[in-house]
Amino acid sequence: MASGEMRSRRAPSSKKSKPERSRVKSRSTLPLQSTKSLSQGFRFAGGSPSSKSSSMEEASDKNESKESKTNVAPVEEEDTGSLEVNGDSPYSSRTTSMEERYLEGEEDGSSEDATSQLPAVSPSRIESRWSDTSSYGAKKKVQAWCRRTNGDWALGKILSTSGAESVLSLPEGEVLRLSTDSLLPANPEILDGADDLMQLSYLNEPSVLYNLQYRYSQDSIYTKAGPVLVAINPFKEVHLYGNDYIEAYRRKAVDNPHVYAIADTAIREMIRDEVNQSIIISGESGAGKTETAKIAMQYLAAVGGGCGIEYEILQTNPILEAFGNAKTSRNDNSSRFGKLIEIHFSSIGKISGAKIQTCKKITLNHFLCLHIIYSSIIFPN
Ligand SMILES: Nc1ncnc2c1ncn2[C@@H]1O[C@H](COP(=O)(O)OP(=O)(O)OP(=O)(O)O)[C@@H](O)[C@H]1O
Repeated sequence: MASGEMRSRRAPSSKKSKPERSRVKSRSTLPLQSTKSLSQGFRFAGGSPSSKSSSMEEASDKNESKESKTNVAPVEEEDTGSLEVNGDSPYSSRTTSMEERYLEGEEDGSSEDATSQLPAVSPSRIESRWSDTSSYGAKKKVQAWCRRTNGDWALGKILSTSGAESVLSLPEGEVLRLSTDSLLPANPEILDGADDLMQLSYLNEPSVLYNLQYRYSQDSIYTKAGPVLVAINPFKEVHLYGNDYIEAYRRKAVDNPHVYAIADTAIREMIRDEVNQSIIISGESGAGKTETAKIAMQYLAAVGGGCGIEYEILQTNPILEAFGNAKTSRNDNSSRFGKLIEIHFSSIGKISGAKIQTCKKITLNHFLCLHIIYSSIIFPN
């Protein structure tokens, strides 16, 4: 599993002199153990029967939700407008401005229609899930993480604590006597699979890794960490993309963490505040930066397209990859250069052009920037 992260933030605008909003604070730079060192299913084997069944209930709930996601009813022709992104062409003859379309979605109640077709978790379920913290106080010290000698994290039950020492029982039946200080608290099971890491009571390394792995095992590859989106490369096809999803995020009918949601926020804020936006995608080689940028561009093209230029922009990817990609030990299709992509929008929210700058790739960990540039000039469509 490789992970990357992306965040959307305002870019300095040369066109407007509005004060810039406070920037997203950078995440903690605490060293994270590679997820590769986490044994598969390390938590599942360790949970009590009751915890297992509750996790499985959660999982089956989520699977139900996922199944219904794939059953999203096709959006009606007139609504999709320029949202055709599959079959190579996001072309559309519809020229309604994005602002108008956003307003349509918000005002004509069609967003409610979309909601009814989608797997969105009902608020009552969310509330009941997160409000049931009654056993939290009792449970919070029952389980704890300890680091094994090989560096893996293991979840165990605290059998007893006396002074500076605790006795921990591990899933395999092993019983360890450890310094209490070396143990890290585990989150209550009710928080398993939280879609925002900010919701975790304990934000320690094993808890974050566990939550990401828990979600990943259910093909939920995106997780929020406040304003940052953490993406785990699935290295397989996941059914999270396409016109139905684009439409759902455009109408705000779903709020699950997704690249589309990041792109949507960027484009909305660009129009609302008339300020450029930047989406910064970072991660190690093979983490999925290029694919993530393409997914974000797909969304921008679908929402801001209509005059055909977005199709040309999307088609630059294979050409650039043909010239600039190579197989490496980490990635079969590794970009051998860094990229700074600018997508220019007209003041009515239509894509009017793009600029892609390449630069030397210096380190294995690098950034990919997607700038969303607002223009006050109305380009002819
Ligand atoms: N969302 C995704 N769904 C399915 N597969 C993905 C996804 N993201 C990435 N991948 C897979 O991972 C591979 C590597 O992704 P990508 O080329 O985007 O990584 P990168 O971070 O840009 O790497 P590099 O820095 O070496 O260019 C892709 O070729 C693809 O097979």
